[in-house]
Amino acid sequence: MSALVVDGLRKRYRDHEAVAGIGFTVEQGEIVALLGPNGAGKTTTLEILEGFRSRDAGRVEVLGRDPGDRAERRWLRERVGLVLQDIAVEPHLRVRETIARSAGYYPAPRDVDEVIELVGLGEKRDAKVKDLSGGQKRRLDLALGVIGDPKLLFLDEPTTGFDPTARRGAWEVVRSLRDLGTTVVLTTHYMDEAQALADQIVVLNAGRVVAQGTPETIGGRDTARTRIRFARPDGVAPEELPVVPTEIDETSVTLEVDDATGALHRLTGWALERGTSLHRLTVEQPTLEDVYLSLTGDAAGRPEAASTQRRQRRRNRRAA
Ligand SMILES: Nc1ncnc2c1ncn2[C@@H]1O[C@H](COP(=O)(O)OP(=O)(O)OP(=O)(O)O)[C@@H](O)[C@H]1O
Repeated sequence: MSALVVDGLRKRYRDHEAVAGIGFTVEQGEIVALLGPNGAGKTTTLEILEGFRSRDAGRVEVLGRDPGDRAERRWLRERVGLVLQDIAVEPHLRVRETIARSAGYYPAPRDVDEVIELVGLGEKRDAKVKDLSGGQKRRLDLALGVIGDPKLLFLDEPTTGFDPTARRGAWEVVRSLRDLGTTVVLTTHYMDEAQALADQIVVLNAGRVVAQGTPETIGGRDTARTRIRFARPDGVAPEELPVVPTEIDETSVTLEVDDATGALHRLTGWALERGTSLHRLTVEQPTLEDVYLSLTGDAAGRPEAASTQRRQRRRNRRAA
């Protein structure tokens, strides 16, 4: 059984179709990253999968059950973990107490101290929640998401606001959860996070899936043209080069080629023969970010702005 099945999912808000017939499947123990620019439909999709929002059409199965079916709510709540932005917790409780209290809501929770260690809050176990830093608070959110020993974990922008070291730490936590067999559904605006964590990436744009695949192959990354760059050697005219540049200016030369081996051979052979060095020579496949931007046209993607809107909406929903 797949951990998650989404097929033909649609959701309309009045005259706006936020999710316009999307489908993807996530196998158990996989990490899937949902990517897309602001308004792409990620939150709407997640909220439907989490059972917080109804759908207009399509099939959704979470651990084989329908989150839209009220009768399944309790069963799913016991097996699905949520790490949302700004979970409401009692500020005067201590870290350990908060996690222990949450453990009491689940039939078979994980060991409280083990979870504290897992998220790296060992030194803060006796601190009051109100005294935690922003990043430590998000670690607590993560602890609360995993204390029930979920089979499936939804992680909503888990590292927004983290410093680089804390992000690496959070990635390690997510990887160790996957190694323990937990399926993880992640939203993020950080391409390096998707690259580092995801087994599968689903890119949404305007309510549709525009690409799907592994971080290495998505959007034809593996078969895309290779970009070769080097500093323009002093006094060399474009026509003297043994290759036809895609771009050339006073200081640099860029080529985009299908046959990188051949182009590099001609280039380095030419340079050696002339006794010229190819300074700052780089050979690159398109990055995940290059592919993402070309798929979504989201050159102005603004992670922080997106998160603020999302947090506000999610707060409203929880308050409702
Ligand atoms: N409750 C609502 N009522 C009306 N329109 C909504 C509602 N929630 C979302 N929308 C609209 O649906 C579209 C998809 O929104 P959604 O929140 O799912 O996008 P998102 O991909 O999560 O974006 P972000 O990255 O900004 O959080 C947007 O155009 C949004 O304005």
